[in-house]
Amino acid sequence: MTAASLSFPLENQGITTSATIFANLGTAPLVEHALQRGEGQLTKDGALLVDTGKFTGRSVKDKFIVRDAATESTVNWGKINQSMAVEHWANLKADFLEALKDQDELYVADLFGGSQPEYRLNVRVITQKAWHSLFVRTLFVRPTAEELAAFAPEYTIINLPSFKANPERHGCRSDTVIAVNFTEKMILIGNTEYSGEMKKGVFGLLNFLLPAQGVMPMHCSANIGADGTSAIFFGLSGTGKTTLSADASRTLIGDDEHGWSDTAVFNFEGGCYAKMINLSAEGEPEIYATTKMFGTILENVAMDPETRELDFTDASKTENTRGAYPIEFIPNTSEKNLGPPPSNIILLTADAFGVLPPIARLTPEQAMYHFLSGYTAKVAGTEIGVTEPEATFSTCFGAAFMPRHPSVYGNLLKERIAKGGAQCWLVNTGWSGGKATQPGIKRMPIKATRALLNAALDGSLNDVEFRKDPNFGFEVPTAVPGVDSKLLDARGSWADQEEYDRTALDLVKAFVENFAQFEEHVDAAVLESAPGVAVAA
Ligand SMILES: Nc1ncnc2c1ncn2[C@@H]1O[C@H](COP(=O)(O)OP(=O)(O)OP(=O)(O)O)[C@@H](O)[C@H]1O
Ligand SMILES: O=C([O-])CC(=O)C(=O)O
Ligand SMILES: [Mn+2]
Repeated sequence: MTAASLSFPLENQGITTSATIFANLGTAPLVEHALQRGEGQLTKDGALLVDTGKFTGRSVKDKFIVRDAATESTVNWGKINQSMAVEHWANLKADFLEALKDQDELYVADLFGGSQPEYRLNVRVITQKAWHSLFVRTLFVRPTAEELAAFAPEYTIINLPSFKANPERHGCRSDTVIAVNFTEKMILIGNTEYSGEMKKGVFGLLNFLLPAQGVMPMHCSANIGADGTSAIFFGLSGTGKTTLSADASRTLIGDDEHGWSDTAVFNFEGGCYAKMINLSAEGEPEIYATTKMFGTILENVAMDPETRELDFTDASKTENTRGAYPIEFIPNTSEKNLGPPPSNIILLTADAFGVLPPIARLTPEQAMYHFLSGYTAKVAGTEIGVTEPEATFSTCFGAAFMPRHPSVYGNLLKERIAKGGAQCWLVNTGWSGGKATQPGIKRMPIKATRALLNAALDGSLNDVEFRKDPNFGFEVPTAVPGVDSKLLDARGSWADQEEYDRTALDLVKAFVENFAQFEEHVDAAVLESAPGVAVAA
């Protein structure tokens, strides 16, 4: 195929190149190209296995947003949203365009960011690698043939792993760069093969743009119960959004990025991106099944070169082994990629302190407090440099993807909870019985988490007895059918309960210290529901 087969030629975008253009190839040809080009191998069951090279996670410190009239006063500048000067961007773009000129082959994929026509972006992704084109086809929303024939790109991503950035000339930090320009509607990615940069790049665009359209963009998974009500699961990387939203008894809307409009919760994506480390058929049967399907991409998973058998326990390359598959590879998915506004809102946290109970019922004010706090542990791998669970606060459970001030997203949540009366829960999928770093301390069993979630979502949890947590003030069930009661008592699960009390106090202090930045942005009722305060009152 040549450039002519694009409905909107590259030249119309000011891109000239002598490369052969492979435009909007489907899954089978892209897998063939990836194999022929030596980008990956087939597993014994026909999934495509790739090695992402040096970068096996997102490179947060190398990400920049161009600071100009569109972003100057709208982006929450700081350590996460780092600025790039317009002049540096101009150099970077010129060098990317120059690098495109003499490529041998390029892949172009025209896709949607967002599943609903009124809220989606037309995104063109230009890549050096065939598997990157397959990745974005898998994760983003695939246009119909008709939509493709009329497709005009609005946003463009150029991903060149061979590009080496120059900090002085490009205003970046290293030879790796991820630069977002909202005015020019372009994302440039250089010197990293980790595909999550493209996925989370589009998420960042939607997070910036959708609040103005009255949509709350969310780093959450979503599914629908047999009773037709939706649940959403907020959580930072590794807390269980993908794992827990794939549930045979519920219809999956999506595993990572959603919008909440006046009428619906809808998926931004057309695929899922699951953590593969220690994946088992017992714990996660639906996700496990996708690893045996043609069309799935597996990143950095270990494989026996002879038998082509996978070893999900092998973390020698990275803890952040991943699988990308189209959402329809999960048996029970929403046809329209949406559900009603949620009746239950779950805040997932992987508590590395081992202090939080496995589930707690929250008031709307407590939910706001915990949403803005975004407490969790960063698990090893998804971000470069994180090698063991590390306590962190990531506002809105996704600070790295939120260009605007957290209060923008917080206020959208507040309005929605007030209007719809959703019940909020805090679920700890992290460690219990001690700190994550202590020997022998394990994560909450997935089975127990699922049982507690199911009880919360089917309403039966509301019929059990609750106690008030002395440190956090939220309500914790004392006994739930099918769940070991010892697990429900976080303090009781520690061998040394005074050490629990000291650790809990440390965690409360960390919450209070972190929340100081939000004090002027929230109502008194939210401040009154802060840990420590709720108890003293
Ligand atoms: N109690 C638990 N609940 C959920 N997941 C658990 C639990 N215990 C261990 N895990 C493991 O934690 C990981 C959760 O990863 P998952 O892919 O669901 O995270 P995520 O929130 O979707 O992250 P990301 O935003 O990076 O995609 C899985 O590897 C899962 O097996
Ligand atoms: O983007 C990634 O690398 C994986 C992911 O979903 C996250 O970090 O939340
Ligand atoms: Mn996920």
